[in-house]
Amino acid sequence: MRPRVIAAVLAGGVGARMGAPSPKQLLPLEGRPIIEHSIAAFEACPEVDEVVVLMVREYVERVEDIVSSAGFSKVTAVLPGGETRTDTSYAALSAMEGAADTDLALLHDAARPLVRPATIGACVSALGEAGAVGVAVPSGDTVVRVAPGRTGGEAVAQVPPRAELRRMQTPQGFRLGVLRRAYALAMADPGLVATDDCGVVLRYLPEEEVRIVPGEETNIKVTNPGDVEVAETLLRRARARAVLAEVDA
Ligand SMILES: Nc1ccn([C@@H]2O[C@H](COP(=O)(O)OP(=O)(O)OP(=O)(O)O)[C@@H](O)[C@H]2O)c(=O)n1
Ligand SMILES: C[C@](O)(CO)[C@H](O)COP(=O)(O)O
Repeated sequence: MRPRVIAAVLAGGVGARMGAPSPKQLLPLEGRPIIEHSIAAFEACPEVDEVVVLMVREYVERVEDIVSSAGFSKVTAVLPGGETRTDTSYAALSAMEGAADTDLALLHDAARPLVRPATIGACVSALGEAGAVGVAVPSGDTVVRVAPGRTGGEAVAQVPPRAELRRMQTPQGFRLGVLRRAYALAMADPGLVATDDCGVVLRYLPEEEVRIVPGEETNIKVTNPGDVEVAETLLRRARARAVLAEVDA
């Protein structure tokens, strides 16, 4: 029997950089809240069996209403997120406590509403070969490591070869036993600093391969003012291309 695939949509952040009066995942994108677009991608992905949503505590009921109105049948719970993104990921693990170690967990930023079901499916496929996977794209910019400048500010300390660099996105996927072991170690470490979940596995389970799944530039993270407009433009372009493809079919 194939493993169950449980997705967690991580929406526990307040969107400080966006500076909106409510969390950015509730901002409208083509008439629907950003979080609705993100959940819809998992709802539409045949490989996904179940979805849990981790939301800013004060807005849990709001998201429950969004889920109900949208008719998302795979969503089994909308729960409070945590203080940090890592805390929210850990809360997602708690929401999956009834699942087997051999089941699969997909963790996705609610702030990435343009993820395609095909990318989600590619993560599930890749978990047939590796215990951890992460969607990533090459960098079109040269990325540098910086250090304090001699007279203040910052200075370039290292220019890693761009061919060896990728920009991580989400979903990030894991065999549940791998994620559970990594987080058991991570949550016991007072020095835990992580901005994603693949990094937690890499740091605490160095023997585990973290496989890259090629992503798409359109899978942007809505972070700063202006990003919603960018997402709107990308969404309109994708819809126009889909219409043309149907006409040509
Ligand atoms: N405590 C947190 C912090 C972040 N996230 C989620 O992680 C994703 C990526 O985080 P980010 O873009 O940084 O969102 P925010 O933390 O809300 O943004 P900011 O840093 O500007 O406050 C988002 O979907 C966000 O809701 C989360 O679930 N729990
Ligand atoms: C997980 C992530 O989207 C990978 O690029 C990113 O690290 C999230 O960072 P944020 O500061 O929590 O948005």
